[in-house]
Amino acid sequence: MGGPDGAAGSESLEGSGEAPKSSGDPPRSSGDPPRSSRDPPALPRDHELRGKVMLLGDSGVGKTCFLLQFKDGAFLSGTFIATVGIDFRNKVVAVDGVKVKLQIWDTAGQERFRSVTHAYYRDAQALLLLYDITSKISFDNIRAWLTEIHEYAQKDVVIMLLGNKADVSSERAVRTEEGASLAREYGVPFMETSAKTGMNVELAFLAIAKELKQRAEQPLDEPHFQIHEYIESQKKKSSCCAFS
Ligand SMILES: Nc1nc2c(ncn2[C@@H]2O[C@H](COP(=O)(O)OP(=O)(O)OP(=O)(O)O)[C@@H](O)[C@H]2O)c(=O)[nH]1
Repeated sequence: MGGPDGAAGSESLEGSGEAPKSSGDPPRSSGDPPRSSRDPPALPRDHELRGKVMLLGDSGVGKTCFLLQFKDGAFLSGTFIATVGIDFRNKVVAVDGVKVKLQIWDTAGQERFRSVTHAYYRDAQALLLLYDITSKISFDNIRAWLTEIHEYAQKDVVIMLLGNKADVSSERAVRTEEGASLAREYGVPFMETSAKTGMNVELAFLAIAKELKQRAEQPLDEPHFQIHEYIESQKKKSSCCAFS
């Protein structure tokens, strides 16, 4: 591993057509030629964009399950095994004919691993910040997570707030409106998700991929993809009949 101590890694390139690489070094877009705000907007159709996404939030909110649901369409129920350090998976998604390779870093939520994970924030283009809707404390800690993000991450990082475990509505401790209100306060998109049923899991990553694509091909001074509006129009509400 080329990253800080404590990092593991796994690479599986779905549909990318590339040979797997053994290095866990974060991908950098610096291999691409520098862009000016006057660059032509369109990318060649075989161009592959890369983006580094991190999953953050308290231990037990469901970050590992969220990633595995997206990557493999599977849910790991039963014994909870806390992540040690940091780990990653790759998945390629197609956005309007352009491949966006997301390198998704699953971090340990436990306090003792914070110094390890902080080292990874600066290269991240997007952060998915999770709390557990059945755990008030995981929600109350979101402000502290946002403070850390502002300290360690890039200024223009894409942040999304996710209230996970929306399938367990009988044990709900955080109202949907509380999550939405906190997200409004910080100006970040919000939705409730379930790593168990898959609700809004793909949408979260797809919205990130769309945002990264738009940033790569559109000059900053032109109107671009609105991630808030996209999520609001696409997300499934947790009150929906999807849960039995
Ligand atoms: N019902 C339900 N359970 C979930 C969901 N997501 C995760 N879980 C359960 O919550 C527990 C913790 O999930 P993890 O994904 O390991 O949590 P984590 O955030 O990665 O925890 P750390 O690695 O310690 O940071 C496990 O027992 C999961 O089965 C969900 O959406 N719904």
